[in-house]
Amino acid sequence: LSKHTFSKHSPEHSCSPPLSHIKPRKAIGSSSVDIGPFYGLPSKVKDLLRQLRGIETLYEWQHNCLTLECLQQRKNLIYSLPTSGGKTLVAEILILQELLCMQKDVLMILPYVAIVQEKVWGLSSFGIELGFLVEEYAGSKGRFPPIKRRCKKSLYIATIEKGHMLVNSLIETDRIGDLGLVVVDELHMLGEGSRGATLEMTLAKILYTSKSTHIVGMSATLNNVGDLQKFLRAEYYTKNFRPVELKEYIKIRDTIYEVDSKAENGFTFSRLLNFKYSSNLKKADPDHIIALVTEVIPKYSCLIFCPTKKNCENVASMVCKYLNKEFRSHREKEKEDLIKDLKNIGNGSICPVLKQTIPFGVAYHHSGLTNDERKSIEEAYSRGVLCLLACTATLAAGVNLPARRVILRAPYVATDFLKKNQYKQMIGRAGRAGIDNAGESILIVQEKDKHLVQDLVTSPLENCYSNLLPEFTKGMQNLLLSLVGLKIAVTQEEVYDFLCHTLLGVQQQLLSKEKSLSELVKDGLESLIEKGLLRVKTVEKDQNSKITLVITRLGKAAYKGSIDLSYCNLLYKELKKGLEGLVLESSFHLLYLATPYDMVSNCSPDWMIYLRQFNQLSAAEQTVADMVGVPESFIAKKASGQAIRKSVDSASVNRLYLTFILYNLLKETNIWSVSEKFNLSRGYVQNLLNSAASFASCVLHFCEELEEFWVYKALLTELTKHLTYCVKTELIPLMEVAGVLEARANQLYNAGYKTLAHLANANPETLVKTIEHLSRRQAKQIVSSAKMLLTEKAEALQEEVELLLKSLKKKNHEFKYLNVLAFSFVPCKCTVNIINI
Ligand SMILES: Nc1ncnc2c1ncn2[C@@H]1O[C@H](COP(=O)(O)OP(=O)(O)OP(=O)(O)O)[C@@H](O)[C@H]1O
Repeated sequence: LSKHTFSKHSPEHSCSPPLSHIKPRKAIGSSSVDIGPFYGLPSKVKDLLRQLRGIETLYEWQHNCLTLECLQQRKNLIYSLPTSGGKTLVAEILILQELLCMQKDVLMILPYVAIVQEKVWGLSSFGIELGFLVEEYAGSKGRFPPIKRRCKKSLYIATIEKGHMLVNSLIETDRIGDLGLVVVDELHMLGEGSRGATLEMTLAKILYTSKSTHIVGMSATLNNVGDLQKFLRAEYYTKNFRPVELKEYIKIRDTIYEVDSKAENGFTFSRLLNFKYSSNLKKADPDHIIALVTEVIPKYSCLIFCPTKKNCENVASMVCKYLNKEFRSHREKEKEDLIKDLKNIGNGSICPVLKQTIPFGVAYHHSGLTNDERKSIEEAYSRGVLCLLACTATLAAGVNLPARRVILRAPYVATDFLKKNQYKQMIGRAGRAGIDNAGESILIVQEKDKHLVQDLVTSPLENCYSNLLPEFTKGMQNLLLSLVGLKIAVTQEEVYDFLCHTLLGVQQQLLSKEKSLSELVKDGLESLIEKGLLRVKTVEKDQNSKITLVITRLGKAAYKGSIDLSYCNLLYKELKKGLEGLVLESSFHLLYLATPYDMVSNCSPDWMIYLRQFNQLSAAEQTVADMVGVPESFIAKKASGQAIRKSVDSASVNRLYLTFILYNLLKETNIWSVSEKFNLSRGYVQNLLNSAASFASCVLHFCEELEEFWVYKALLTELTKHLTYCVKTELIPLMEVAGVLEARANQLYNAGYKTLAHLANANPETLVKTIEHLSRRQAKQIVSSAKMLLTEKAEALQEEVELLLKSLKKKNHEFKYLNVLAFSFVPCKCTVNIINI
């Protein structure tokens, strides 16, 4: 085995024990464990890590963590290390062990859609080389229950919400035991609002229903680990390791202080800022941002976190106004290309701020940009073409974009003072492993905030508390409903027993002072019965009667579709009304039904635009407005500023306005022109589109449970597809590939890559030559993702063939004849694809 150990030149070599000491984990009751030299895995894994990630050796802590006794015994584990500590690699090795050695499926839960897509990209190449499937569960993507695969194992990469739906579907079909491992990144999300509640429900259900599934959670920002350990019945591993040292500073006036937890104030004097400001510059830049930035750029990269989106744009513009001309000549051609690229994305238009800042290597990054724009800017920043990004806090929790220096413009996110967790996430972006030998953060502080900042830097991380309580989220109601629906618990006592095994159960005395857990359960169940989502049934058994809970049809539809319980009655009513007179002349009426309720409250219509949009509808479409309770006279009066006597439901009015935006998007497939038409940021418009795609798939699952809505199934399937991609139809097959957005799909299509099979069989080298601004790494990832998707589709068809053959075999037909028959079920195009693979 010694030739398979880490490189001899590795600094870690001396501290890593020979790998012969590492016991591969054995499947209980299984004799076919693939014992490999690299943590039980084939040495090909090690080669792939070197080739694809440039990782030669594991850090000492990674090795120690992977060889923990508790992992050998398949116990649950929480591990916590600072940001950039290399936590993900450990999780990935555990995932590969589960897929390849234990031959079990794995679920990886990540916090955001963009991170899920990035992970699908990153792991598809491993899947292709090592023979497992990578399936995306984000937005409107993902099948419930997942297809049962005969040969290959699946790695499901999911957002919190989709992960929950996936687990529900596996419990319902009695397949939860197929999941060998569940990995949760950013475990501290358990404490974050309704998403935290959903994550808690998911994990509690797995713990309660499957003895063979183990859970591994990781985070950089955990404090009350004891509670989490109790909840997850997990061991804990932690280490204060960071490959690149991070130095923390704060700046008050023109003085820089180093954060020092041992000092009385929390920080000590470091240096004075050495920069001469003219009086003009002093006025424009009172916080010395230019001084701080120019100490590092353009040679090194820098991120400035700003409290608001507008602030990001202002900071980027202001900095460029005062940067000297030499900044323009740094990587000039690549910056020109980036501008061209962004123009291409915007169908000829480019944001005027970006047009002004990019020549200096500077850009802003926030949710007002479209996904395509963000991706281009991220790529340019990663390659060093851009050296400075002014961004909002979302970047810290999103994609991996480290910097030599991180500046926090103010200790605020919007108007809220920074939380310690947020602060740690942001400063944690400083220092790139393998690139920088140091990383530093500078928090800009005004005199008035000095004391708050002292508390911030010296205080421990925030605790993570359960969000299941009804006063925090609707989590409790959702949980109770699905427990009964999935038959995990069907009596009040059983539901109570389940609740004792949640994080809320662990923290109940701390969190729920007024009501006991059993009172909370009783109240919650009664409220669900009142809403018509549950009902009580008395079962007679052995002369005893037992009261059990049964889910109603509406209740089942609500939890299957993950529909917010406060809207499910309304949704039912609106769908029912639609059955009486759905206007099918266009998608307008159907779109109204798929317009997400939760975006309605923060929408404020422009009445002139409203009226204009209404007037552009056909006569049949106009009747929809009336049907949903928004009469033409109301819109006209609002537009002309007249008083309204008869009240109209503002939720329906706002919802219809959002429908107008979506309708325009589907017709024009151009986010830029639609956002201009409605005077909204393109990021908001895109967010609405993504939410609508997701909600449409939820409404589809809702309808699947209710026979009377059979007609919606076909309609909503198509609508979901249109909303998900919202591009010219011919681009859809290319955009199904994870990480291929509209602009890239357009380039690929124009270069002749018109189908998924074309892309899967493409040569990455040729792609690099024919597609502008495509790096070798991206080309390889696109081809791997396309291959993965094609393999997955082909496998699904093969499963179907097998199933058909099996059922026919049972009837004792002649096998030869059946084989031919079964193949005739496979569409020609797909057969070609299978052969290609
Ligand atoms: N053993 C290693 N050798 C070299 N580079 C490594 C090693 N392990 C991880 N890295 C690299 O270090 C960088 C940071 O790692 P990773 O993203 O896993 O950190 P993390 O602890 O998950 O951070 P975060 O909390 O920010 O998500 C990545 O680019 C990763 O490829």
